[in-house]
Amino acid sequence: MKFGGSSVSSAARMREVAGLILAFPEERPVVVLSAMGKTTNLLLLAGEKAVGCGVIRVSEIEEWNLIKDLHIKTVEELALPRSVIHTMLDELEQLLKGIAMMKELTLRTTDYLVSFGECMSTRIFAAYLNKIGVKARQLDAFDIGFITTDDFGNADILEATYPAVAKRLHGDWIRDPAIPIVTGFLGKGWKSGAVTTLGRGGSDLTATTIGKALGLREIQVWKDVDGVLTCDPNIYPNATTVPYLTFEEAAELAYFGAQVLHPQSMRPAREGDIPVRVKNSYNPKAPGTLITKQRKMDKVVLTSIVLKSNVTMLDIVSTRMLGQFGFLAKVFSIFEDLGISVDCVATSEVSISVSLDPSKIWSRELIQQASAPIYMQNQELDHVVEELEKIAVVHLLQQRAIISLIGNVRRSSLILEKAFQVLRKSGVNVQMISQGASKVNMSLIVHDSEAKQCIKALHQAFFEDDVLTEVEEEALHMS
Ligand SMILES: Nc1ncnc2c1ncn2[C@@H]1O[C@H](COP(=O)(O)OP(=O)(O)O)[C@@H](O)[C@H]1O
Ligand SMILES: N[C@@H](CC(=O)OP(=O)(O)O)C(=O)O
Repeated sequence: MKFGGSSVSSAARMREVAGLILAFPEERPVVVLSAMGKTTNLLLLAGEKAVGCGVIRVSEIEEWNLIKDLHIKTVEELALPRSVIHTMLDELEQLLKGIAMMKELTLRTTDYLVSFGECMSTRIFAAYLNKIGVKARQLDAFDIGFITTDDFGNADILEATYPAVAKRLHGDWIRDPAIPIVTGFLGKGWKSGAVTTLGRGGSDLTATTIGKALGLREIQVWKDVDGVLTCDPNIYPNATTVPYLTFEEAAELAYFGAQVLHPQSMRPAREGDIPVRVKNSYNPKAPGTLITKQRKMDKVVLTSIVLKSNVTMLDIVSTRMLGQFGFLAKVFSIFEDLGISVDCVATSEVSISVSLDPSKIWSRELIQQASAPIYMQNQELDHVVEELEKIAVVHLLQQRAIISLIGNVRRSSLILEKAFQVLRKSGVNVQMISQGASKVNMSLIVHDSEAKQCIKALHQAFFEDDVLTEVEEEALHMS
C-alpha cells in the first residue's frame, strides 16, 4: 500500500491512514509513504535559498521553518516523543548550513536533501503504529536494496533491486514480524553509494517495485482523488473516475503527463502481472481504478484525455546532405548524444517534426514549480539546434502542448473524427499529429494558450454528451 503526500499531510491524516491499514487485519501489507504534504517542494526551495543566504540566515529560511513546524506539530499531536525526528531535523539543518557555506547545490546534494522528507514521514508513522499497538518497522529504501543508476534526480531502478528487496523484507518478517514502513521515492546509486531519487512522484514506483519483488496479490496506491480520472480535475472539474485501465493505457497516460501516476511505475506491475488499484484516502469507499494486463475493450472509445504543457517542437527539414535513412539516424543520434528524449514524432521523406520532453531538457524541479527561466531553456535548446543545423534547416516552436487521447486503438478513426470536429468548432488548429500502429495513444499538438479550452471541449464531447452520434453507434455495432 502506497500513501502519497496528500494522504499523510498531517497528524489527522496519519491517523486515518493507520485506520485504513488496520481495516485489513488479515493482510500482511508493506506500506510505502511519501513525504508529508508539500515537504519535497519546500525542501527544494529551502535548498535553493540556502545557496544564496549565508550560514547565519539559514534559520530564517521560511520553507525550513515550515518543514520543522509541520513535523514537530505532527509528532506532538500524535503524542510521540520528539526524539522520533529530532536527529533528522538537526541533520537537515546542518545540511542546509553546509549548502549555505559551500554556496552550491549539486544534484547529488539535492537528492540527499529531499530524502529527509520521506525519512521523516516514515519514522513518524512507524512510531505512531507502534504506539497504538501495531508492530511496525521503519525502513529506508536505500538501506534495503533499492539499487539505482547514479542519475541524481531521476534515477532508474536496477534489476538487482528485486532479489535484494525480497530477501531483506522476507528475512525481516521471519526474524521479527512487523509491518514494514518504507520510504518511497529513494534509492542508492550503484556506483556512488549516495542517496538517489526516482523522479517526482517516484513513490508509486517504489510501491510497484516492492509488489513485483515480493510477487504480491495487489498493489494499492492511495491518493487524494477517486482514482485515475477522465482528465486532470484541476483543468476541468467535471472529470470522472475511469474504473478500469490496462497497464499500457496507464503507462501512456502517466508518460504523457497525468500527474496521478509516476511514468515508470507501471513497468514492474506489468512485468510481475500484479493488479494496481488507485484509491482515494479521503474517500475510501469509492471503488477507485483497477489497472490490469487486459480489460474488455469492446465498448470502450476514449478512456482519458491528458495534457502536457510547455512543450518545445522542432521542425527539421533535411538539406539533403544525407539520404533518408542517414538523415533520421543522424537526427536521433544528436538527441541521444545530448540526452534529450523525444515524445512525439511525425516524418515525411525529407523532414521530421518532433516534440521534446520538457522534463528532459531542463531541470525537473524548475518545470514542477513553473516554467524554467527562458534564458535557461534557450541555452540548452541552442545547443540542439546548432548540432541539427549541420544537416538541416530547423524551426523551433515553443509554448506548445501535447493533448493525448488515450483510448481504444480499434476506434482510432472514430476518435480522431470526433476530436477534429470538436477542435474545428473551437477554431483550434492542430499543428502535429502522432499515433503509433498499435498504441493506445493519439497525440495532437496545439498552442499552449489553447490547450485547456481544448481539453474542456473534448471532455464534453467524449464524456458528457450521453447520446452517441450515429457514427459512434454504427462503429460500436460493427464490432
Ligand atoms: N487524469 C488524472 N486523474 C487523477 N488525478 C489527476 C489526473 N491528472 C492530474 N491529476 C492530479 O494528480 C493528483 C494526484 O497525484 P499526486 O499528487 O501524485 O498524488 P499523491 O501525492 O497523493 O501521490 C490529483 O490530486 C490530481 O490533481
Ligand atoms: N515526495 C516525492 C515523491 C512522491 O511520490 O510524492 P507524492 O506521492 O506525494 O506524489 C515527490 O513529491 O515527488
